[in-house]
Amino acid sequence: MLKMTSLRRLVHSRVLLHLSESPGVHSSLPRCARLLSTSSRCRTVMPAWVIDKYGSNEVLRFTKNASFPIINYPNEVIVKVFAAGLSPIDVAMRGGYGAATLSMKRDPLNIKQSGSEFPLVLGRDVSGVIMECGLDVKHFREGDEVWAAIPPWKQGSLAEFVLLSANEVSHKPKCLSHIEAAAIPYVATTAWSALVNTGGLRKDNCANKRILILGGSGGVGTFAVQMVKAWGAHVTVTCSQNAEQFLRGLGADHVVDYTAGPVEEPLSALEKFDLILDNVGGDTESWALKLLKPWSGAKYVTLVTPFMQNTDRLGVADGMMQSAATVASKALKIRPVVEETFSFSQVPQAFEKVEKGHARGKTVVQISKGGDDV
Ligand SMILES: NC(=O)C1=CN([C@@H]2O[C@H](COP(=O)(O)OP(=O)(O)OC[C@H]3O[C@@H](n4cnc5c(N)ncnc54)[C@H](OP(=O)(O)O)[C@@H]3O)[C@@H](O)[C@H]2O)C=CC1
Repeated sequence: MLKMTSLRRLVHSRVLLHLSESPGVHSSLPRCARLLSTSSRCRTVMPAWVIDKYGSNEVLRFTKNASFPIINYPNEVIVKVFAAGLSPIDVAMRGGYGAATLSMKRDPLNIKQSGSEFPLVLGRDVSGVIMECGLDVKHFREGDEVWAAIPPWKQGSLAEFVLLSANEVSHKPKCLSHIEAAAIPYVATTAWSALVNTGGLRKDNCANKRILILGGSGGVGTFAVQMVKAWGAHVTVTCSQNAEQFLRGLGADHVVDYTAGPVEEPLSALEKFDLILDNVGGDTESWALKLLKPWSGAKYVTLVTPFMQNTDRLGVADGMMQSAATVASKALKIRPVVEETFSFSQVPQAFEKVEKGHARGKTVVQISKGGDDV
C-alpha cells in the first residue's frame, strides 16, 4: 500500500524537473575521481536493451556494451535499476512516436557520441538504489532506495543503470517492493496531473462528486479509481465485462461493460458526472461531453489525443505538477496493481504483453534483484 505522503513526494519531485540543470565543475573531473569507492563503478559499459532504429519488436536488441551513464551536471544521480515499469508510451516510443519533439529536448551531452538518439533505452518507470550522486545532491546518498518517472527525452530504465536529475527521483516507500514501486510513478503522475492539476480534484472536494473513468482496467485507470475513491468520490468505470470484479475490488461503485454495446447508452441513463477521465479516446469526445453536469466546473480530461502533447502537458511538464504540493497529507491507501512481471532477458515478451492491450494493471521488468524482491 502506498500512502498519500509518498505519492505527493513523488509528484512534487517532478515539479522541479530541469530547474537546476546547468553544467558545473563536476563534469570536468575524471569520472573515477568523482567516485567514492568500488572499482566496479569505474565501468564504461553496462547491460541494456536498446533500439538502434524505430520499428516493431524486432528492433529491441540486448547488449552488454551500452554506455555507462556519466554524471555531467552536479545535481544528477546514477540509479542502479532493480525494476522497470512498461507503459503504452514505451511501445509508442519504440515505434518512433514523438521522436521529433523528444529530440529537441534531449541533452546534447548525452547524444554527442552517436550524433543521434540511438542507441535508445526505453522504460519510463524505475525503482532502484542510488549508486552515485553529483556534488550538489543534498537529499540522497548512495544506497538510498528511490523511484522515479523518467521523462521521455531521457535514457530509460531497461538497463542496469539510469542517469536522472535528483529532482526527478524521490525515496521509495519502504512498504513497497521494487517491483511494486516500478508499477506506480508514470501512471501516478499522469493520473494525478489529469485529476488534480487539470481536473481540479482534491481530497476535500470529492465527497459529493461523481467521477467517470473511461478505461478503468489499465495502468492509469487502476490508479485513478483508487485515488478518487479514497477521496470519497462516487466512481463509475467502463471496462470489459471480465474486469468488473477486479475494478469493484479496487473500489469502483458502478461498472459499465463497454463490450456489451454502445457504451454511451447505459452511461446516458445515469446521473450526470462532475468529471470524466478518458483513457480510451476514439470517438469518445463526440458523446462524453453530454454526460457532464451542466455547471462550469464539470470537466472532461483526455489522456489520449493528441498523445505526446498530453504526455508532455499532463504527465511530465514541470509547471503542471506544482499544485500537487498543496494537497494535504492525509493517508490514502493505493494498491500497486502489477499484472505480470518479466525477467531482464524477457523484455521483448514484456513489450508484446503491453502491445496486446487488455491490461489489468501494470507490466514490470525485474532488472536485478534487490530489497524485498525475490
Ligand atoms: N501510462 C501512462 O503513464 C500514460 C498513458 N497515457 C495514455 O492513457 C491511456 C491509458 O493508458 P494506460 O492505462 O497505461 O493503458 P493500458 O494499456 O494499461 O490500459 C488500457 C485499458 O483500457 C481497456 N480498454 C480498451 N478499450 C476500452 C474501451 N473502449 N473502453 C473501456 N476500456 C477499454 C483495456 O482493457 P480491455 O481491452 O481488455 O478492455 C485496458 O485495460 C493510453 O491511451 C495512453 O496512451 C498518456 C500518458 C501517460
